[in-house]
Amino acid sequence: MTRDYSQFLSTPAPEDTADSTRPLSALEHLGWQGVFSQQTDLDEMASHPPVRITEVNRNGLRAMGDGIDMVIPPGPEATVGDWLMLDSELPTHSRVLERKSLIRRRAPGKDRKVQLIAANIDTMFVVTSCNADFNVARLERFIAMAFDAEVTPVIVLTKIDLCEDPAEYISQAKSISDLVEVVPLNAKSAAAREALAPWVRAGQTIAFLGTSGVGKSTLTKALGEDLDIATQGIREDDARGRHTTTRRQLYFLDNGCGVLDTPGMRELQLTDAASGVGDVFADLEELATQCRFRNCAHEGEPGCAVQAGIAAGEVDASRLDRWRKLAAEEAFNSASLAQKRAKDKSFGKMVKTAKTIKKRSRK
Ligand SMILES: Nc1nc2c(ncn2[C@@H]2O[C@H](COP(=O)(O)OP(=O)(O)OP(=O)(O)O)[C@@H](O)[C@H]2O)c(=O)[nH]1
Ligand SMILES: [Zn+2]
Repeated sequence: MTRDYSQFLSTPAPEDTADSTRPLSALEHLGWQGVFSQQTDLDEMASHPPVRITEVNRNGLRAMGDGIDMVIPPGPEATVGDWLMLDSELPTHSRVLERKSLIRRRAPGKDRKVQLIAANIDTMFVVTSCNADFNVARLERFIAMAFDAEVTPVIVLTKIDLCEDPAEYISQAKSISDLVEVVPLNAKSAAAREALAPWVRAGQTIAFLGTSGVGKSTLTKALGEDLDIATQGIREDDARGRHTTTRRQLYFLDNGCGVLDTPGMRELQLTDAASGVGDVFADLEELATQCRFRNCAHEGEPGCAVQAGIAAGEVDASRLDRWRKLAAEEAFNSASLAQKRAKDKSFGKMVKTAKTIKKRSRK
């Protein structure tokens, strides 16, 4: 069957679709947006229909499209949330569309390879509670990560109902960045859904990030008590042939909003997030350009604009501290990654040389 994809080539931005009365198409429900249709044309869509990856496991990639729900064998360099132009004859040759956003993570262990965690998330809810979990440094780290991945971060402050005075938490959260909204709520109340509604819209993809126990599952439930069937666990054979039930990684709420829930999200570290750190501390970076010395470490050098800001009470000294730490950590991570890449390269060269020598010696 050939589908008519012509309507998708003029897809309005999701901001527009939310208010329009036009019902969303199947593809738009899966999160298809203008940035993707710009990368293709009618001919390609007819021969290679777009599919979204909703799950990645040992058996391959689960791909869903308009009237399509299939598993592509492992092969394409794609992750959950990716859009592919499906080559039905050679599925592993399907083209991965350029991502709107991408969350990566440095793998644990020695080789520290970068893994793709999730693609094409629109909004990341960074969740923390008004209690001992609240930690500005950690929030900044998560937000830097979101900025770096080109995802819009929103801070969600849960458990306001259990807190005597949430105002202090709210003001600290708000001080992190002017670019990030803060939503204080009780995740167990009916109002929670309402509070997140501006971001939880049809055609959008959201994700939750936060430590254990802050209310991510409670919020997910609040958003869609009646999730459609795609949320139900799927049965899969594990390595020993046992049946296990795993949760869907990208699933859709009744209102058509996608929720991305992958185990990898829970172990995120800061990788290559330089631009993200810069966004969170944009005011300090700006101020630092006014230091007398270009390589000023803001540790008491003459003409340091940052220290002057602290003296004038315009800059919070502990914020400078956290900026330093995060920047140093990011620099360390990126450097070790660069080293690893260089090492891989030289190892590759060595293998090549060894092979050539072997070949020659055989002649
Ligand atoms: N009173 C109150 N309880 C909350 C709120 N948010 C979460 N809880 C409770 O806190 C506990 C932990 O919430 P979860 O939603 O399971 O936390 P989580 O972030 O999903 O935790 P993990 O699954 O371990 O990552 C549950 O007992 C919730 O009912 C809130 O805003 N107010
Ligand atoms: Zn300085």
